[in-house]
Amino acid sequence: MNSTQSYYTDAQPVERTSQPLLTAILAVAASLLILEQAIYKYKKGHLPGPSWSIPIIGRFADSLNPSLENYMSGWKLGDLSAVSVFNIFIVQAAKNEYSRKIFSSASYAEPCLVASAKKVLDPNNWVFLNGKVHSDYRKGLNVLFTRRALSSYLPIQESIYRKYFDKWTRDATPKSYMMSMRDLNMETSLKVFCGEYIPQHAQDDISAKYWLITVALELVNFPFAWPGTKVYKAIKARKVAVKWFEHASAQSKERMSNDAEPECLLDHWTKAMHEAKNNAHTDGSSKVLRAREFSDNEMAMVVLSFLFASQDAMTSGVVYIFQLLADHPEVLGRVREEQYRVRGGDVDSPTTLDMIDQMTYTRACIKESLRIKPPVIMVPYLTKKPFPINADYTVPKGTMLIPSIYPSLHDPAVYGDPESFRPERWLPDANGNPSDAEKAAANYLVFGHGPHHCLGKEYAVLHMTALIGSASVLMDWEHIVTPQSHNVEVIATIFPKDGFVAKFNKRESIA
Ligand code: HEM
Repeated sequence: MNSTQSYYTDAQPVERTSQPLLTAILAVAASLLILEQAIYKYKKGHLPGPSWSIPIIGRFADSLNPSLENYMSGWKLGDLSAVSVFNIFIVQAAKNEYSRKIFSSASYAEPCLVASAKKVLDPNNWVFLNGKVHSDYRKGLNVLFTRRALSSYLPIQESIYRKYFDKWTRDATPKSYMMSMRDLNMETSLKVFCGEYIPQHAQDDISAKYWLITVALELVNFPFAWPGTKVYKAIKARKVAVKWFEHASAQSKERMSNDAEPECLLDHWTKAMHEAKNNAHTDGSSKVLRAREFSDNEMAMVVLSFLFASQDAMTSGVVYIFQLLADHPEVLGRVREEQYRVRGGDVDSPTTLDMIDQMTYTRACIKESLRIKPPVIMVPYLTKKPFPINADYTVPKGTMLIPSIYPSLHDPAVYGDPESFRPERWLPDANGNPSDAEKAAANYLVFGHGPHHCLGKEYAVLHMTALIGSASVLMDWEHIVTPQSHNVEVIATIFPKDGFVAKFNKRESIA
C-alpha cells in the first residue's frame, strides 16, 4: 500500500462519522434559528416592527450607532412597537399615556441600566434598588435639595461659572465647547456635593477619570472586566472616586459634629442626620432620617450616583441652551433685560434664590430648551412579570420596555409648532393664569415620572438658570454654525454633532 492509498483508506471512516455530525449540527442550528423567529413572533404579537429578526444579532447595527432618526422611525411605527437586539426583546412606547404608565408601574417594570452599569457603579449602589426599599432610601435624600440647601449651593456654583467665563473669553477663537461645558459641570457638581473636602488635584483626577466611566457605559460591552477593557478601567476609576467621597463624608461628619454652618451637600446631609438623631423623640418629621444613619460608604455611593445621573444630562442641557440662545438673539435679548432688572443693574451682585424666583422669562427659556432638546430621550425599563399595558397587548416578562420622552415633548397637539423654540409658550397670561403648555404637565417628561423620577431636577433647573443668567450679563457669544450643528448625536444623552462650535467675548456694556 503506498502513501496515497493509505491516505484515502484512512480518510473514508472520518468522512463517514463527520457527515452525520455536521448534518446534526446544521439541523440543531436551523431549529434554533426557527425557534428564535418563532419566539420573536410570539412575543411581538400584533405589534408593528420588523416581521422577523436578523438571526442572533437582531437590530444590533442600529444600537451600535444610535441616532435620533432611528429612534424616530421606531416611534413612528406605532404607539407601541417591537424589535429584537441580540435576542433581547424590546418594546418601545411612543405614546405619552403608555410612557407614563411604564414609568409609574413599579410592580411590573423597573429601570434597567446598560449591562455594564452594575459592574461599573458597584452592584451595591442604591440606584439599583426598587420598590419600598428604594422609596424609603429616596426619602432620606430629600433633605439634600431643600430650599435652604439649594440656596447655599448658589455661591459655590457662581464662583465656578465665573472661572470658566474668564477662561472662555480669554481665548475667543472659535472651538467646540462641549467638553469644556462638561468640565464646568463636573467641577460644579464636585464642589456642590463635596465642598472643600476634596483637594483640587484630586478633583481634577476624578474629573479626568470619570470620563472612563462614561465611555464604559455603552449599550454593548465586552462581558468580562479583564485588565485593559473599558469596564476594568471604569471600575478602577470608580474606586478612586469612591475613596475620595468616603473621605469627604467622614470629614463632613467630623466638622458638622461641632455645629458648623453647612457648606456643601454632604454637610446638609450630616447636619440633617444629627438633627434627626437629637430630635428623635420630638420631631415627627425626621422619622425617616432617624431610621437612616448613612455610612461613609453609602454617602459616597450616593454622590457617585448623582454624578452618574447628572453629568451627561446636565452637559447636554447646558450645551443646548447656549446654542439655542445664540441662534435666537431676540430671546437672549429678553433674557438680558430680565437679568439686568432682577439684579438692579449690578452684574456682580450674587445670585440668590429670591432672584431666581423672579427670573420668569429665563426659567421659561430653560424649560423650553429642555423640551425641544430633552437630554434624555428615553429610559430603558425591564418587565419583572407579564405587563398588561392595554386591553390588546401584554408585554412579556423579561422585555426591555422603553418609555420614550422625546415624542411627548414634540406632540403638536400639546405644543403648537413643536420644532420652534418659543419660551413664551410657558409664560402665564395677562391675568396670571398658567399657559396651555404649563397646564399639560403630563407631557413634560424631561425628568421622567413616577417612583424613579429625577431626584435632582430642582437643582438641575436652578443650575441652568443661574448659569445662563450670569452668562447673559457677563458675556456675548456667537454660534459658529457648521453643517453638523443641527444634527443630533446620541451618546446616551443628546448633543449637537459638532459639539457646539462657538466663541465667547467679555460683555463690557449694559444694554
Ligand atoms: C438636565 C439635567 C437632568 C435631566 C434631563 C435628568 C433626567 C433624568 C431622568 C429622565 C431620569 C429617569 C427618571 C425615571 O426613570 O422616571 C433621572 C433619574 C435620576 N436623576 Fe436626573 N436628570 C438631570 C439632572 C440630575 C441631577 C443634577 C441629579 C443629581 C444631583 C440627578 C439625579 C438623578 C437620580 C439620582 C435619578 C435616579 C432616581 C431614582 O432612581 O430614584 N439628575 N434623571
